[in-house]
Amino acid sequence: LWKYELDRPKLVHKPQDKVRTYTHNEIAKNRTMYIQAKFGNSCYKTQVYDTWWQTFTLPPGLKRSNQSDCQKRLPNVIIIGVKKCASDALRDFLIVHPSIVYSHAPKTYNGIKVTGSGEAHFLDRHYDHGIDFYRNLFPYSKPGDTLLEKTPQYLNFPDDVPKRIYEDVGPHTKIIAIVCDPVTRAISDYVFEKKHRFYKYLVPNMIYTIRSNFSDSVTENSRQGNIDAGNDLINVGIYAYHLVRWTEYFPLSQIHLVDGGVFRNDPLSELRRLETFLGLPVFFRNEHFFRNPDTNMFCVAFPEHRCLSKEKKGQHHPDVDVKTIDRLREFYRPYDRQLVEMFDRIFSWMDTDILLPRGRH
Ligand SMILES: Nc1ncnc2c1ncn2[C@@H]1O[C@H](COP(=O)(O)OS(=O)(=O)O)[C@@H](OP(=O)(O)O)[C@H]1O
Repeated sequence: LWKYELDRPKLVHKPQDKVRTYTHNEIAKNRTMYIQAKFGNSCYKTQVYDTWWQTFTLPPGLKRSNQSDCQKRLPNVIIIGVKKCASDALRDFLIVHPSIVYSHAPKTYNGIKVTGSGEAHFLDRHYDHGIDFYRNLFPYSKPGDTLLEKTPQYLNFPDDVPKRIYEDVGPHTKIIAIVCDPVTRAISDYVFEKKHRFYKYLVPNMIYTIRSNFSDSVTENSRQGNIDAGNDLINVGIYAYHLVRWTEYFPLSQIHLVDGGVFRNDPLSELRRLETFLGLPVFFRNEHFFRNPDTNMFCVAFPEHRCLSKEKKGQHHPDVDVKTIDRLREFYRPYDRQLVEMFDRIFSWMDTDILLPRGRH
Protein backbone atom coordinates (compact mmCIF):
# COMPACT_ATOMS: atom_id res chain seq x y z
CA LEU A 1 0.00 0.00 0.00
CA TRP A 2 2.75 2.45 0.81
CA LYS A 3 4.26 2.05 -2.61
CA TYR A 4 4.62 5.82 -2.50
CA GLU A 5 7.44 5.60 -0.01
CA LEU A 6 9.33 2.85 -1.78
CA ASP A 7 9.20 4.04 -5.36
CA ARG A 8 9.28 7.80 -5.25
CA PRO A 9 12.67 9.41 -5.53
CA LYS A 10 13.82 10.40 -2.05
CA LEU A 11 13.39 14.07 -1.31
CA VAL A 12 16.54 15.70 -0.10
CA HIS A 13 16.22 16.17 3.64
CA LYS A 14 18.05 19.34 4.44
CA PRO A 15 17.27 20.66 7.92
CA GLN A 16 17.69 24.38 8.17
CA ASP A 17 20.92 25.71 9.58
CA LYS A 18 20.92 26.69 13.23
CA VAL A 19 17.52 25.09 13.97
CA ARG A 20 17.79 22.93 17.04
CA THR A 21 15.54 19.91 17.45
CA TYR A 22 13.95 19.80 20.88
CA THR A 23 12.86 16.41 22.17
CA HIS A 24 9.42 16.00 23.65
CA ASN A 25 10.86 15.40 27.10
CA GLU A 26 12.83 18.59 26.97
CA ILE A 27 9.77 20.52 25.91
CA ALA A 28 7.36 18.84 28.31
CA LYS A 29 9.67 19.66 31.19
CA ASN A 30 9.50 23.29 30.45
CA ARG A 31 6.90 25.10 28.41
CA THR A 32 9.14 28.12 28.32
CA MET A 33 11.65 26.07 26.42
CA TYR A 34 9.07 25.44 23.74
CA ILE A 35 8.22 29.14 23.53
CA GLN A 36 11.92 29.79 23.26
CA ALA A 37 12.29 27.14 20.57
CA LYS A 38 9.41 28.52 18.56
CA PHE A 39 9.83 32.23 19.07
CA GLY A 40 13.22 32.82 20.66
CA ASN A 41 14.80 33.52 17.33
CA SER A 42 11.73 35.13 15.79
CA CYS A 43 11.01 38.69 14.78
CA TYR A 44 8.71 39.27 17.76
CA LYS A 45 9.09 39.62 21.52
CA THR A 46 8.43 36.27 23.13
CA GLN A 47 7.05 37.29 26.50
CA VAL A 48 3.69 38.28 25.02
CA TYR A 49 2.86 34.72 24.02
CA ASP A 50 0.83 33.85 27.04
CA THR A 51 -2.35 32.43 25.57
CA TRP A 52 -2.51 29.26 23.54
CA TRP A 53 -3.33 30.98 20.28
CA GLN A 54 -0.58 33.50 20.61
CA THR A 55 1.70 30.60 21.32
CA PHE A 56 1.32 29.37 17.77
CA THR A 57 0.64 32.46 15.72
CA LEU A 58 1.98 35.92 15.32
CA PRO A 59 -0.94 38.33 15.34
CA PRO A 60 -0.16 41.52 13.42
CA GLY A 61 0.61 44.44 15.69
CA LEU A 62 2.78 42.51 18.13
CA LYS A 63 5.90 44.21 19.41
CA ARG A 64 8.85 43.32 17.25
CA SER A 65 12.18 42.16 18.60
CA ASN A 66 15.45 43.69 17.54
CA GLN A 67 16.40 40.71 15.44
CA SER A 68 18.19 41.55 12.23
CA ASP A 69 17.04 40.30 8.81
CA CYS A 70 13.38 40.64 9.76
CA GLN A 71 11.30 41.54 6.76
CA LYS A 72 7.86 41.11 5.34
CA ARG A 73 8.11 38.11 3.02
CA LEU A 74 5.92 35.98 0.82
CA PRO A 75 5.06 32.47 1.99
CA ASN A 76 7.21 29.56 0.87
CA VAL A 77 4.65 26.87 1.74
CA ILE A 78 0.98 27.06 0.76
CA ILE A 79 -1.83 24.69 1.75
CA ILE A 80 -4.07 24.92 -1.34
CA GLY A 81 -6.87 22.61 -0.19
CA VAL A 82 -8.96 20.73 0.17
CA LYS A 83 -12.05 22.33 1.62
CA LYS A 84 -13.79 19.92 4.06
CA CYS A 85 -10.85 17.50 4.21
CA ALA A 86 -9.57 18.71 7.63
CA SER A 87 -7.54 21.58 6.19
CA ASP A 88 -8.10 23.60 9.38
CA ALA A 89 -6.92 20.78 11.62
CA LEU A 90 -3.89 20.22 9.40
CA ARG A 91 -2.96 23.89 9.71
CA ASP A 92 -3.57 23.95 13.47
CA PHE A 93 -1.38 20.88 13.98
CA LEU A 94 1.36 22.02 11.64
CA ILE A 95 1.82 25.44 13.20
CA VAL A 96 2.77 23.87 16.52
CA HIS A 97 6.07 22.97 14.86
CA PRO A 98 8.74 25.35 16.15
CA SER A 99 10.14 25.96 12.65
CA ILE A 100 6.87 27.14 11.12
CA VAL A 101 5.94 30.80 11.07
CA TYR A 102 2.23 31.43 10.68
CA SER A 103 -0.28 34.14 11.29
CA HIS A 104 -3.98 34.38 10.61
CA ALA A 105 -4.52 36.97 7.88
CA PRO A 106 -5.98 40.16 9.37
CA LYS A 107 -9.70 40.81 8.90
CA THR A 108 -8.93 44.09 7.15
CA TYR A 109 -5.82 45.61 5.67
CA ASN A 110 -5.53 49.18 4.32
CA GLY A 111 -9.28 49.54 4.68
CA ILE A 112 -9.93 46.46 2.54
CA LYS A 113 -11.83 43.51 3.99
CA VAL A 114 -9.39 40.61 3.58
CA THR A 115 -11.10 37.64 5.15
CA GLY A 116 -13.38 36.56 7.95
CA SER A 117 -11.66 33.22 8.38
CA GLY A 118 -7.99 34.12 8.74
CA GLU A 119 -7.33 32.76 5.24
CA ALA A 120 -5.55 35.27 3.00
CA HIS A 121 -7.51 34.52 -0.21
CA PHE A 122 -5.04 36.69 -2.08
CA LEU A 123 -4.49 34.46 -5.09
CA ASP A 124 -8.18 34.03 -5.75
CA ARG A 125 -10.04 37.08 -4.45
CA HIS A 126 -7.55 39.86 -3.72
CA TYR A 127 -5.04 39.40 -6.52
CA ASP A 128 -5.82 42.79 -8.06
CA HIS A 129 -4.53 44.54 -4.93
CA GLY A 130 -0.98 43.58 -5.90
CA ILE A 131 1.76 41.42 -4.43
CA ASP A 132 2.73 43.94 -1.71
CA PHE A 133 -0.79 43.64 -0.33
CA TYR A 134 -0.20 39.88 -0.01
CA ARG A 135 3.24 40.29 1.54
CA ASN A 136 1.84 42.64 4.15
CA LEU A 137 -0.68 40.07 5.34
CA PHE A 138 2.19 37.98 6.79
CA PRO A 139 4.17 38.48 9.98
CA TYR A 140 7.80 39.56 9.81
CA SER A 141 10.10 36.63 9.18
CA LYS A 142 13.75 35.82 8.55
CA PRO A 143 15.46 34.21 5.59
CA GLY A 144 15.11 30.44 5.86
CA ASP A 145 11.91 30.60 7.94
CA THR A 146 9.13 28.31 6.81
CA LEU A 147 6.32 30.78 6.24
CA LEU A 148 2.92 29.15 5.81
CA GLU A 149 -0.30 30.22 4.14
CA LYS A 150 -3.53 28.24 3.87
CA THR A 151 -6.49 28.99 1.62
CA PRO A 152 -8.26 25.78 0.61
CA GLN A 153 -10.08 27.33 -2.34
CA TYR A 154 -6.81 27.76 -4.27
CA LEU A 155 -6.95 24.13 -5.44
CA ASN A 156 -9.74 24.64 -7.95
CA PHE A 157 -10.32 28.28 -8.63
CA PRO A 158 -9.47 30.48 -10.39
CA ASP A 159 -7.64 28.55 -13.08
CA ASP A 160 -4.48 30.58 -12.92
CA VAL A 161 -3.64 30.32 -9.19
CA PRO A 162 -0.72 27.92 -9.98
CA LYS A 163 0.62 30.39 -12.54
CA ARG A 164 0.25 33.26 -10.08
CA ILE A 165 2.14 31.36 -7.39
CA TYR A 166 4.86 30.33 -9.82
CA GLU A 167 5.38 33.83 -11.20
CA ASP A 168 4.59 36.09 -8.25
CA VAL A 169 5.33 34.05 -5.13
CA GLY A 170 8.15 31.92 -6.51
CA PRO A 171 8.80 28.76 -8.51
CA HIS A 172 10.18 26.96 -5.44
CA THR A 173 7.03 27.40 -3.36
CA LYS A 174 6.03 24.11 -1.76
CA ILE A 175 2.44 23.06 -2.31
CA ILE A 176 0.38 20.98 0.13
CA ALA A 177 -3.13 19.61 -0.31
CA ILE A 178 -4.98 17.38 2.14
CA VAL A 179 -7.26 15.07 0.15
CA CYS A 180 -10.06 12.84 1.43
CA ASP A 181 -12.92 10.64 0.22
CA PRO A 182 -14.58 12.93 -2.36
CA VAL A 183 -18.03 11.49 -1.61
CA THR A 184 -17.86 12.22 2.13
CA ARG A 185 -16.29 15.56 1.27
CA ALA A 186 -19.24 16.46 -0.97
CA ILE A 187 -21.72 15.61 1.81
CA SER A 188 -19.73 17.61 4.36
CA ASP A 189 -19.57 20.58 1.98
CA TYR A 190 -23.33 20.33 1.36
CA VAL A 191 -24.13 20.39 5.08
CA PHE A 192 -21.74 23.27 5.65
CA GLU A 193 -22.85 25.46 2.74
CA LYS A 194 -26.50 24.87 3.45
CA LYS A 195 -26.21 25.73 7.09
CA HIS A 196 -23.58 28.42 7.28
CA ARG A 197 -23.35 30.26 4.08
CA PHE A 198 -25.09 29.56 0.90
CA TYR A 199 -28.37 31.25 1.59
CA LYS A 200 -26.78 34.15 3.40
CA TYR A 201 -24.51 35.55 0.73
CA LEU A 202 -22.96 34.49 -2.53
CA VAL A 203 -19.30 33.70 -2.32
CA PRO A 204 -17.16 34.80 -5.27
CA ASN A 205 -15.38 32.00 -7.16
CA MET A 206 -17.78 29.29 -6.04
CA ILE A 207 -20.53 27.69 -8.05
CA TYR A 208 -22.83 25.80 -5.72
CA THR A 209 -26.22 24.27 -6.32
CA ILE A 210 -27.76 23.56 -2.95
CA ARG A 211 -31.24 22.01 -2.86
CA SER A 212 -33.36 20.65 -0.05
CA ASN A 213 -31.56 17.29 -0.10
CA PHE A 214 -28.10 16.15 -1.07
CA SER A 215 -29.07 13.76 -3.88
CA ASP A 216 -31.09 16.39 -5.72
CA SER A 217 -28.27 18.89 -5.28
CA VAL A 218 -25.66 16.76 -6.99
CA THR A 219 -27.82 15.39 -9.82
CA GLU A 220 -30.57 17.90 -10.52
CA ASN A 221 -28.99 19.84 -13.38
CA SER A 222 -27.94 16.89 -15.48
CA ARG A 223 -30.03 14.70 -17.71
CA GLN A 224 -31.05 11.26 -16.43
CA GLY A 225 -29.93 12.10 -12.96
CA ASN A 226 -26.27 12.12 -13.92
CA ILE A 227 -23.77 13.63 -11.54
CA ASP A 228 -23.48 17.39 -11.96
CA ALA A 229 -19.74 17.98 -12.26
CA GLY A 230 -20.34 21.70 -12.62
CA ASN A 231 -21.54 21.93 -9.04
CA ASP A 232 -18.67 22.72 -6.67
CA LEU A 233 -20.01 20.10 -4.25
CA ILE A 234 -18.76 17.62 -6.88
CA ASN A 235 -16.15 19.59 -8.79
CA VAL A 236 -13.84 20.23 -5.83
CA GLY A 237 -13.45 16.47 -5.29
CA ILE A 238 -12.10 15.83 -8.81
CA TYR A 239 -8.62 16.17 -7.39
CA ALA A 240 -6.64 14.78 -10.31
CA TYR A 241 -8.33 17.14 -12.75
CA HIS A 242 -7.35 20.17 -10.67
CA LEU A 243 -3.88 18.96 -9.76
CA VAL A 244 -2.90 18.39 -13.38
CA ARG A 245 -2.99 22.15 -13.81
CA TRP A 246 -0.63 22.53 -10.85
CA THR A 247 1.87 20.11 -12.38
CA GLU A 248 2.18 22.41 -15.38
CA TYR A 249 4.02 24.79 -13.05
CA PHE A 250 5.34 22.66 -10.20
CA PRO A 251 7.12 19.29 -10.37
CA LEU A 252 5.42 16.48 -8.46
CA SER A 253 8.30 16.52 -5.98
CA GLN A 254 7.13 19.99 -4.94
CA ILE A 255 3.50 18.97 -4.40
CA HIS A 256 2.66 16.94 -1.31
CA LEU A 257 -0.67 15.26 -0.71
CA VAL A 258 -1.74 14.52 2.85
CA ASP A 259 -4.12 11.57 3.10
CA GLY A 260 -7.06 13.02 5.06
CA GLY A 261 -8.32 9.55 6.01
CA VAL A 262 -4.98 8.63 7.57
CA PHE A 263 -4.63 12.07 9.14
CA ARG A 264 -8.01 11.69 10.81
CA ASN A 265 -6.96 8.53 12.68
CA ASP A 266 -3.21 8.89 12.90
CA PRO A 267 -2.19 12.54 12.49
CA LEU A 268 1.39 11.82 13.53
CA SER A 269 2.20 9.65 10.51
CA GLU A 270 1.05 12.33 8.07
CA LEU A 271 2.84 15.09 10.00
CA ARG A 272 6.08 13.09 9.90
CA ARG A 273 5.78 12.87 6.13
CA LEU A 274 5.25 16.60 6.03
CA GLU A 275 8.32 17.23 8.15
CA THR A 276 10.33 15.30 5.59
CA PHE A 277 8.71 17.05 2.65
CA LEU A 278 9.35 20.47 4.17
CA GLY A 279 12.86 19.61 5.29
CA LEU A 280 12.05 20.41 8.92
CA PRO A 281 13.67 18.91 12.00
CA VAL A 282 11.65 16.02 13.42
CA PHE A 283 9.43 17.46 16.13
CA PHE A 284 5.99 15.89 16.28
CA ARG A 285 5.21 13.11 18.71
CA ASN A 286 2.06 11.19 19.60
CA GLU A 287 1.88 13.04 22.90
CA HIS A 288 1.21 16.27 21.00
CA PHE A 289 -2.32 15.07 20.10
CA PHE A 290 -5.31 13.61 21.86
CA ARG A 291 -8.66 12.28 20.70
CA ASN A 292 -11.59 14.41 21.82
CA PRO A 293 -14.15 11.97 23.31
CA ASP A 294 -17.04 14.27 22.29
CA THR A 295 -16.25 14.36 18.58
CA ASN A 296 -13.87 11.40 18.26
CA MET A 297 -11.50 13.74 16.39
CA PHE A 298 -7.91 14.55 17.21
CA CYS A 299 -6.99 17.86 18.81
CA VAL A 300 -3.73 19.56 19.72
CA ALA A 301 -2.54 18.58 23.20
CA PHE A 302 0.63 20.61 23.27
CA PRO A 303 1.57 22.96 24.81
CA GLU A 304 -2.11 23.42 25.68
CA HIS A 305 -5.28 21.59 24.70
CA ARG A 306 -6.96 23.02 21.64
CA CYS A 307 -9.82 21.60 19.55
CA LEU A 308 -11.53 23.18 16.58
CA SER A 309 -15.08 24.49 17.03
CA LYS A 310 -17.58 21.68 17.51
CA GLU A 311 -20.14 23.63 15.53
CA LYS A 312 -18.19 23.54 12.28
CA LYS A 313 -16.20 20.29 12.59
CA GLY A 314 -17.92 16.99 13.09
CA GLN A 315 -21.20 18.15 11.55
CA HIS A 316 -24.11 15.73 11.40
CA HIS A 317 -24.22 14.20 7.89
CA PRO A 318 -27.63 13.22 6.45
CA ASP A 319 -28.31 9.68 5.27
CA VAL A 320 -27.85 9.55 1.51
CA ASP A 321 -29.53 6.89 -0.64
CA VAL A 322 -27.32 4.04 -1.84
CA LYS A 323 -28.05 4.79 -5.50
CA THR A 324 -26.57 8.28 -5.23
CA ILE A 325 -23.55 7.04 -3.30
CA ASP A 326 -22.94 4.33 -5.94
CA ARG A 327 -23.25 6.86 -8.74
CA LEU A 328 -20.83 9.18 -7.02
CA ARG A 329 -18.31 6.36 -6.46
CA GLU A 330 -18.58 5.43 -10.12
CA PHE A 331 -18.18 9.05 -11.12
CA TYR A 332 -15.04 9.63 -9.05
CA ARG A 333 -13.36 6.31 -9.79
CA PRO A 334 -11.47 7.32 -12.98
CA TYR A 335 -10.26 10.52 -11.33
CA ASP A 336 -9.17 8.64 -8.22
CA ARG A 337 -7.27 6.22 -10.46
CA GLN A 338 -5.60 9.16 -12.17
CA LEU A 339 -4.60 10.51 -8.75
CA VAL A 340 -3.01 7.17 -7.85
CA GLU A 341 -1.08 7.18 -11.10
CA MET A 342 0.10 10.75 -10.61
CA PHE A 343 1.22 10.42 -7.01
CA ASP A 344 2.00 6.70 -6.96
CA ARG A 345 0.02 6.26 -3.79
CA ILE A 346 -3.26 4.54 -3.04
CA PHE A 347 -5.26 6.75 -0.68
CA SER A 348 -7.19 5.46 2.30
CA TRP A 349 -10.69 5.74 0.83
CA MET A 350 -9.82 3.85 -2.35
CA ASP A 351 -10.10 0.14 -3.07
CA THR A 352 -6.66 -1.44 -3.14
CA ASP A 353 -7.44 -2.80 -6.62
CA ILE A 354 -8.27 0.62 -8.02
CA LEU A 355 -5.67 0.29 -10.77
CA LEU A 356 -7.08 -3.00 -12.08
CA PRO A 357 -9.31 -2.75 -15.16
CA ARG A 358 -13.07 -2.87 -14.36
CA GLY A 359 -14.40 -6.44 -14.22
CA ARG A 360 -11.24 -7.97 -12.78
CA HIS A 361 -12.24 -7.34 -9.18
N1 LIG B 1 -8.81 16.38 13.78
C1 LIG B 1 -9.82 17.00 13.14
N2 LIG B 1 -10.30 18.17 13.59
C2 LIG B 1 -11.30 18.81 12.91
N3 LIG B 1 -11.89 18.34 11.78
C3 LIG B 1 -11.43 17.16 11.32
C4 LIG B 1 -10.39 16.46 11.95
N4 LIG B 1 -10.17 15.33 11.25
C5 LIG B 1 -11.04 15.33 10.25
N5 LIG B 1 -11.81 16.43 10.28
C6 LIG B 1 -12.90 16.74 9.33
O1 LIG B 1 -12.59 17.93 8.63
C7 LIG B 1 -13.81 18.50 8.18
C8 LIG B 1 -13.63 20.00 8.06
O2 LIG B 1 -12.66 20.24 7.08
P1 LIG B 1 -11.97 21.65 6.89
O3 LIG B 1 -11.31 22.08 8.14
O4 LIG B 1 -11.10 21.54 5.68
O5 LIG B 1 -13.21 22.58 6.60
S1 LIG B 1 -13.16 24.05 5.98
O6 LIG B 1 -13.00 23.89 4.55
O7 LIG B 1 -12.06 24.80 6.61
O8 LIG B 1 -14.49 24.60 6.32
C9 LIG B 1 -14.87 18.10 9.18
O9 LIG B 1 -15.98 17.63 8.44
P2 LIG B 1 -17.44 17.44 9.07
O10 LIG B 1 -17.40 16.14 9.83
O11 LIG B 1 -18.39 17.39 7.92
O12 LIG B 1 -17.72 18.62 9.95
C10 LIG B 1 -14.22 17.00 10.03
O13 LIG B 1 -14.93 15.80 10.07
